[in-house]
Amino acid sequence: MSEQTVAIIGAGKMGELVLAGLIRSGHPADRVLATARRPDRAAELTERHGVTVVTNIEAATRADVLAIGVKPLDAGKVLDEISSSVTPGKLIVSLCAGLPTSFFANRLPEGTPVIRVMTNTPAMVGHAMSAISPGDHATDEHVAIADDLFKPLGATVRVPEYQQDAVTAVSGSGPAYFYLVVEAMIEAGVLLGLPRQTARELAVQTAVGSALMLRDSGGHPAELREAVTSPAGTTAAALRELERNGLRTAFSDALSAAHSRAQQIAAQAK
Ligand SMILES: NC(=O)C1=CN([C@@H]2O[C@H](COP(=O)(O)OP(=O)(O)OC[C@H]3O[C@@H](n4cnc5c(N)ncnc54)[C@H](OP(=O)(O)O)[C@@H]3O)[C@@H](O)[C@H]2O)C=CC1
Ligand SMILES: O=C(O)[C@@H]1CCC=N1
Repeated sequence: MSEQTVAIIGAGKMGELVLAGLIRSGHPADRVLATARRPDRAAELTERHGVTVVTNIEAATRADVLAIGVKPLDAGKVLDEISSSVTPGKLIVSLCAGLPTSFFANRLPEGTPVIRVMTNTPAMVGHAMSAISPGDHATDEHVAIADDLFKPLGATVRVPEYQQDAVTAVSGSGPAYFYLVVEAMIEAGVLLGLPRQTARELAVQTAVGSALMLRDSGGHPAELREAVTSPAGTTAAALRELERNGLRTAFSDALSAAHSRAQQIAAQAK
């Protein structure tokens, strides 16, 4: 992998995280290229990471691995632009929500290997969840390259491509759900009279501790919840209200909406 030149085409929020992960993991900076739409963004990327910012066509020509980090609805235009520069041997890695590997394969020379990855923003602190799916022409070797690309950002897992929209609903969008829950807990704490800073510290540390327990104890969430819930206690009173207000249904509906939206994005993309 360190022998290969990697280009991040559309190095925005997620693309920059991949780029930073590569550099952090020791990939030579002179084998990392980035592209940007705006000159000020290009300057920012070079200043922060010491990488060369080039045009999309130059990136496609020079790189062995092309990570596509543009928004899904911008992907078609980028593919039209680079298609003739994608020569045999190059690997395409898509970060785009909703778009199947076939979206890329259909716009690139026959036989181009494409891998679809859904990662998430905790990549910023090295705790991303990245789910990797090979398309038709992608081999295990290509999957290993994608794994090398995303390992510096956190955990990786291989999933069949048909599961990617569900993955997007659970882990791609997932951080936002947790932030909303923490935000709601802070507001509720403030309503109960806690200083905002205290409420924030309590809610955030509770989220961190609970997440670590979930991951490290291997316990079922229901079992961990029961251990907090004393008979006739405070937690039981709170949980009853969450259930009465339809928390489970709200999450089920929310994730279904994210899943449907991913499918709509694929239908809208040209
Ligand atoms: N945000 C998230 O939590 C997640 C996002 N994703 C996926 O990652 C992808 C990127 O999302 P995100 O990083 O949030 O979005 P950003 O808008 O931050 O990044 C996209 C970048 O692509 C640039 N761009 C657009 N068109 C071109 C072009 N023709 N040539 C070069 N650069 C171009 C944009 O430029 P400009 O700055 O000028 O707009 C922008 O910097 C999306 O496909 C999204 O579905 C996946 C998982 C999580
Ligand atoms: O909201 C979105 O469409 C992107 C994909 C997953 C997280 N953010």
